Amino acid sequence: MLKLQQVSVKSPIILKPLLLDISTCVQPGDRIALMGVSGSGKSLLLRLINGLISPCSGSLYFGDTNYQNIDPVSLRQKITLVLPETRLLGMTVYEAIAYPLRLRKIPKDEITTRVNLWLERLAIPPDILPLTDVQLSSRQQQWISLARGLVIQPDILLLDEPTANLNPQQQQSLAQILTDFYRGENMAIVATHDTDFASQFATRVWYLHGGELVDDLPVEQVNWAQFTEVLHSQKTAVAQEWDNL
Ligand SMILES: Nc1ncnc2c1ncn2[C@@H]1O[C@H](COP(=O)(O)OP(=O)(O)OP(=O)(O)O)[C@@H](O)[C@H]1O
Repeated sequence: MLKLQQVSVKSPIILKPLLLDISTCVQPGDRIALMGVSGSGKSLLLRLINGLISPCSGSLYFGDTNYQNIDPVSLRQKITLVLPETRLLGMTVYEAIAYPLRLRKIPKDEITTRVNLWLERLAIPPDILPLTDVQLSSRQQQWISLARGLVIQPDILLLDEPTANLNPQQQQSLAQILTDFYRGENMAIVATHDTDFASQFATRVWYLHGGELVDDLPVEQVNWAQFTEVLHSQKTAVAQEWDNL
């Protein structure tokens, strides 16, 4: 279980907090769609949960342990963040998918089994395995980047805008994978702008506005049509703010 207790994040240069007083809990089996307009703090919240940034006030707990008492490397063994950036650092597709398991010192045979299993689940064709990221389309890069996170099978999977480059079939397949594998003891938190995608996998929706968690609802209580409208009007307001700068 993950717990956030009145967590705030400030930037050294901006007075207004970037995340303000966030309190919530993630229970085993939760699949959370983290939503909100651009700049509302979704990526920051994921980075905070991944231990990449620290709160200026409040506390985070993984199980009963305060993040301050968890070594960052072991925290990230259990909580994996997949960023929208998709560089494979010069590795081939196969090496890049196996690499997170090698880092975790998993025996070679098990690495081979797990990589092959995820190649099959994600329908990654054998002919792209020897390629490097510069030889891949942005859609393929995003898919491989997801494979690198999924193969770890972390306790908590954090995805930041995973569908930006995916086609509808891949999007559906990702929603199905989240539903199949992030249940029971496992948890997933997925930042997304896409209400269709969110409605396909989520058990809960967090809605951030100006760094505040203004809604935390079980999916059964979400009125998707109304929600899409609110998101759209807030996106328009943000776009107008940019136009006025
Ligand atoms: N390292 C940082 N230092 C200072 N401000 C930051 C930092 N990272 C993000 N911000 C600011 O925090 C706010 C939230 O940014 P964040 O990237 O979390 O938004 P988001 O909801 O993920 O947006 P998008 O949907 O566009 O990805 C923005 O105003 C951003 O400028």
